[in-house]
Amino acid sequence: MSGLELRGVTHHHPGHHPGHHRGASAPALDDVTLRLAPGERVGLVGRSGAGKTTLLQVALALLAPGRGEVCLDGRAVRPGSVRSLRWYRRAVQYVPQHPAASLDPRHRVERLVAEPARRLGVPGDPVGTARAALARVGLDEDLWRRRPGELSGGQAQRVAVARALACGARLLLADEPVSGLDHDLRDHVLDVVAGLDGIGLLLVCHDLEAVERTCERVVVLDAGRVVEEGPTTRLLARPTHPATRALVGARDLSSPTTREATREATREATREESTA
Ligand SMILES: Nc1ncnc2c1ncn2[C@@H]1O[C@H](COP(=O)(O)OP(=O)(O)OP(=O)(O)O)[C@@H](O)[C@H]1O
Repeated sequence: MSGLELRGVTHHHPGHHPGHHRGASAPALDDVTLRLAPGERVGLVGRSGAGKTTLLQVALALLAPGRGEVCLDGRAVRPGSVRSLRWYRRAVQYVPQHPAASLDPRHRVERLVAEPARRLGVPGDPVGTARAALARVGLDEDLWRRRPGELSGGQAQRVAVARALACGARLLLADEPVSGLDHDLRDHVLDVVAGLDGIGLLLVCHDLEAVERTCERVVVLDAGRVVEEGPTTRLLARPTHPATRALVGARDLSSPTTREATREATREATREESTA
């Protein structure tokens, strides 16, 4: 099938035994099967330690799973030499949490975007490719000659996305890409990513509002297993697995409407008490 597939992926980190119980150790990923159709945007959520980062490492061919495999368009990929992974790196790219940290501070934006494409041997003029990618993420032309230190967090994140696009990526794997940004910038970056026609996304994000804004489907991981998945709207409105309920419940407790409702309920209760 076309798109990215994880098939029956199980992985134990060496020395990681949190579920140690009568000789058994809990894997970080436990028989995970996941399919992303071309262009599909999927949110990957789960509490801390659920296995999200491990899943991304496996999907990026940085970590060889103990069992199972990762395939792109039916072709299996394993960690290996830079050369043997070129085909995969051109198609599947990582978007980091802190883009500024992954951008060489000495270089200007244009060069930063052109460099990975040049290294991967992407056909065409790297600078022309970089400019097209920068235009695609809507970064103003007067920023293209700046260095990372002269960019805002949101601008740096768009540079990171442009780098991935310049490589020819069809799928972005993003680990908390907007967690360092304030609300408006966050929405702006997410809208840019969601507006990239034909580009798939696997978005690891603890912010369910961000997932809702960006992804059509959600996969919930818990203790290394996929415990629930489905269309975003339905899954967040009617979660069935306790792990999903816990995530949705935590979101509702912190949302402004719920906070206001809680305050109102508290006022009611206090009034009742004082008149009782
Ligand atoms: N390099 C490692 N060595 C040993 N154990 C690890 C390693 N990396 C992760 N683990 C363990 O594997 C499990 C899954 O971790 P992982 O980082 O994938 O979870 P996560 O869902 O990304 O968590 P978070 O949201 O906190 O980043 C955890 O129990 C973690 O402690």
